[in-house]
Amino acid sequence: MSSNELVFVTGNKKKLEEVQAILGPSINLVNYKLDLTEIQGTAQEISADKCRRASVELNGPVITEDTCLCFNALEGLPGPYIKWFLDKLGHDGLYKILAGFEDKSAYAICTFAYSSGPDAEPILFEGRTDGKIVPARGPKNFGWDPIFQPDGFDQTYDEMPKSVKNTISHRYKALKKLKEFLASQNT
Ligand SMILES: O=c1[nH]c(=O)c2ncn([C@@H]3O[C@H](COP(=O)(O)OP(=O)(O)OP(=O)(O)O)[C@@H](O)[C@H]3O)c2[nH]1
Ligand SMILES: [Mg+2]
Repeated sequence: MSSNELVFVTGNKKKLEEVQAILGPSINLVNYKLDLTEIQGTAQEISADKCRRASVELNGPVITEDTCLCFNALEGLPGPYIKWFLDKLGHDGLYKILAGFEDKSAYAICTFAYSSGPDAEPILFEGRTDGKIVPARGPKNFGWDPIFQPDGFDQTYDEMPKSVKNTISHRYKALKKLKEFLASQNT
């Protein structure tokens, strides 16, 4: 493995594109698509477990990522289960879940996990962006981006240019921490 190579295990093409754009050319990101089983639990438990499995499977250092979309009115649900909620309910259904609540606030959490090898305990890096759930707006590029409007903006994640999303997003904030950690390992 070259010193700037980083193996990212994910089956999600859109995540991969954003991670590549945020990390930039100084890191040689290598993608492995594995359909990893995801446990139930907290974002931290799920992320650590996913990373452990990936590291065992590839028998080497890896990063993985898990994303949650949490509605405050629902005490943080759907959280890590957003993938299945989005799949079954779509944007409209997700928005309508909050019809009975005044509070439409939400937050996106991204948890990167780094493991140096199959016997190592994964290290977690978390980023959070607060916002609110709105009726879908935007070209529908990625997942739930059309219904998430970050605080301080009048555009949804989906409407804003990628260059803006990638400097304020949950993913950007988590990757900033991961990058700092990797830099400290190389000095
Ligand atoms: O609009 C979005 N903006 C984002 O920034 C974003 N990041 C993730 N997602 C979606 O949220 C679920 C997370 O589930 P998730 O973390 O398990 O991902 P995944 O199963 O697709 O890939 P992976 O687990 O192989 O890495 C999946 O439906 C993802 O498509 C996003 N949607
Ligand atoms: Mg997944």
